[in-house]
Amino acid sequence: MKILVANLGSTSFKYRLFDMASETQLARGGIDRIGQDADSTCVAEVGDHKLQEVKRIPDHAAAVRMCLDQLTNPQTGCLKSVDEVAAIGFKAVFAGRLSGIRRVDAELLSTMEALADVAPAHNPPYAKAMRQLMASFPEIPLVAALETAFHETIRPEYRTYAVPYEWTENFEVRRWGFHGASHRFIGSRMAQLLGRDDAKIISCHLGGSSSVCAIEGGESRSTSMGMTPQSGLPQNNRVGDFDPFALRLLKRLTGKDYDTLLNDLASKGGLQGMSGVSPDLRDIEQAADAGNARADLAIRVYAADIKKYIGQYLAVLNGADAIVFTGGIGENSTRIRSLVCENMTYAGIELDPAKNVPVKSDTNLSAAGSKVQIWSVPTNEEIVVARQTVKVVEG
Ligand SMILES: Nc1ncnc2c1ncn2[C@@H]1O[C@H](COP(=O)(O)OP(=O)(O)O)[C@@H](O)[C@H]1O
Ligand SMILES: CC(=O)OP(=O)(O)O
Ligand SMILES: [Mg+2]
Repeated sequence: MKILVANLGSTSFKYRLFDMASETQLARGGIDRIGQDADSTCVAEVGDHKLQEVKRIPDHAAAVRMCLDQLTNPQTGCLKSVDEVAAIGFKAVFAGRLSGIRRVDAELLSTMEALADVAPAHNPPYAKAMRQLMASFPEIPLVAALETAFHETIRPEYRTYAVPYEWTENFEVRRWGFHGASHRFIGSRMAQLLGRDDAKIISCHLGGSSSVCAIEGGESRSTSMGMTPQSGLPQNNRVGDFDPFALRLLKRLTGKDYDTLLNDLASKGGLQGMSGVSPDLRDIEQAADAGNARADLAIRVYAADIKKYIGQYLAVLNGADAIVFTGGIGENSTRIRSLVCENMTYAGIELDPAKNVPVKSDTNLSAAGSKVQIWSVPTNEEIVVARQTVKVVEG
């Protein structure tokens, strides 16, 4: 059974094609800088064969079409036709109470669309891409694995907001948590790497969107994103944690209405807003190196917030066996890893600077005496979604 998994990140589109009989990865690919004022690099890798095209990709629906074109291109020889794909699994983000894994149907699509203004960077591209694929390939089942599902194990004291209780009871206002596929993958991968199932892990998924998760025995105990993926750490261009009462002041001072201010927080905030350079950490690091003070500040705020969540989760878990960096930033930015782990020896956390280099595979980066291990582990959100997709397709 061939399963294509579509991972529509806030700035990127990644996919993997698996043969699930043997869990073999047949192809993988990615498109970066989607919807930015720049060309995207579209890469498809099939075995040793690599296809690369550079072009403007305006949205995620165009990205999924590009992926299917590349996989059916005779040059890659990967698929003779799209019909070979048994199902497409989506790492879908937010559908409130419709959490879990489910077939994409009218109810799910309308729920995701109704929550589009609550998850503006994520729900619209997923719903649009799903609708377009349903129309273009009606015979391929589409499955959604909601990012919130992994966090169902979070206890009430770690998921309830101190808001009027009827909001919690009637309106699903609570910490839902996101990046479930990635944190689930890191929990199980670390259990293998450490050789134990009861490990306490602090998983830092740092990418276009970022979140930290406290994991114990493979289950989520607490996570930094809350009601929506705009909360927790600063995101690429979205705000992260913020005090809602500042909006009253901003409304008075800017003359903007609440909707406009919320849209600003969801598209002009985060790393982009602080740095004034770009939503992409690579650009911000380059600007900071060239002496841009706001870029440097954005990097420091981001690292400080990650550090604060790690502190919280050491308390929640009563210590940790390992801190894991994953996601585009976590796997690649040696600077962020170093700033986050700086001055943490009190908590038994010590990075070895000599090991903190760009790595492409699971790597222990801790200094010899570090009580808590520090790892860089490439995430594989797609295999988690592929397994879940098979379960739904097989009923
Ligand atoms: N070498 C690098 N150094 C620093 N940051 C990087 C590097 N490579 C990728 N990144 C960051 O990773 C981010 C994308 O992360 P990723 O997890 O792929 O994103 P998404 O949330 O869209 O799935 C980019 O915005 C970029 O800031
Ligand atoms: C919340 C979420 O899944 O984010 P992203 O896909 O942008 O990493
Ligand atoms: Mg992502």
